[in-house]
Amino acid sequence: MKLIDTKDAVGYILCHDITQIVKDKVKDARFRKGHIIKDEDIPVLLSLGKEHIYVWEKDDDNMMHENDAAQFMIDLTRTEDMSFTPVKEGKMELVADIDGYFTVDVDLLKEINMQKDIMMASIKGDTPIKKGTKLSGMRIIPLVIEKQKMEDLKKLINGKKVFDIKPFVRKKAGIVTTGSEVYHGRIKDEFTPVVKEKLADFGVEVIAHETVSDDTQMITEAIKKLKSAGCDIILCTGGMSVDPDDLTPKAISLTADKFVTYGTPVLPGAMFALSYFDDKVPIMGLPGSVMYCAKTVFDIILPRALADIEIDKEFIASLGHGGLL
Ligand SMILES: Nc1nc2c(c(=O)[nH]1)N[C@H]1C(S)=C(S)[C@@H](COP(=O)(O)OP(=O)(O)OC[C@H]3O[C@@H](n4cnc5c(N)ncnc54)[C@H](O)[C@@H]3O)O[C@H]1N2
Ligand code: MOO
Repeated sequence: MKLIDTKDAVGYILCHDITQIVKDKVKDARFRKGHIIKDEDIPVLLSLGKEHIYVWEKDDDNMMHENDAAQFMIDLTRTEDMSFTPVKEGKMELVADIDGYFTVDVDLLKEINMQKDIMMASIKGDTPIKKGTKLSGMRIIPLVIEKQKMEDLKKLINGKKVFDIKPFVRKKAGIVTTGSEVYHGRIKDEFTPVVKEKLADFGVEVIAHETVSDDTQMITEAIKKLKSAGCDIILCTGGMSVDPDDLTPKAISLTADKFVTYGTPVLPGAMFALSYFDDKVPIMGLPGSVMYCAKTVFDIILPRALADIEIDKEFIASLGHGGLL
């Protein structure tokens, strides 16, 4: 690569895209890498503010061009569930090929971005995404980079997954509606439709539903019945707080094999409960706020559970940062 005066550039080959920006109208490559510069290009290049330009020389064996470097980075970070956009101005992006739960190795991504002349940006991890979602964009900062630096990056990543998408595998839900007021028909069940709608967003069907009173044994038996019916996620509503009739958290922990939490550092949703059966089927207790607030702890926990990523107390505790929704 060498730097020459634009006026002397006719016949030379451009070695990077040249971007034109016209406010509110255009932002695109006016000339592409590899373009052979013609007479009529000279005034255009000058009007883009390019009095000097880089053109190719054949002396760059130990250097990698920004476009090749972007492809190199894509190859290091892409999984089989992701595709990538064509390179443009030295940048490439990863796109999701499936619906799922997107995760980021945050420490590794930070290490990558500590490397000189390399950048990689992603959307926030631990989030549900749809097929077609843009996940990450990456490029090198200069026009060319030492090949050795890219090899060092490969060593740093070392086959680990910087980004991943876990498909939603749990598909059959069961709901236990608790509350004497619903059980005795004093009020209409308004909670189940809300939960069903949230599940439907992830392609989950409610295959069994039990309505019981505020009675520990009834709740316990209903949970067991749903489990036997083949539900791979069980959701209990009602009776999650501090009244004497609020027995759902106790019933959940009595029925489950592994208790994870009663209480989360998320508002709305403080009174949420989670336990697991030995075969990893989760049982959740959904507090009243899930029925009346658009976004609660349930929207954070549900996609992770459906993707079958284990939720432990440490993950729950981490939700406090950003947990005031
Ligand atoms: N002194 C305190 N009061 C409250 C606390 C607390 O810690 N101390 N917690 C608050 C929080 S947080 C929530 S959330 C709510 C109640 O949550 P619960 O999950 O215990 O809900 P319930 O007591 O069973 O019912 C509350 C309310 O919602 C109606 N409900 C319940 N299920 C249904 C249903 N399936 N369909 C229609 N309506 C339903 C129920 O009839 C009650 O009106 O408590 C705060 N208070
Ligand atoms: O448990 Mo309540 O607002 O935290 O839903």
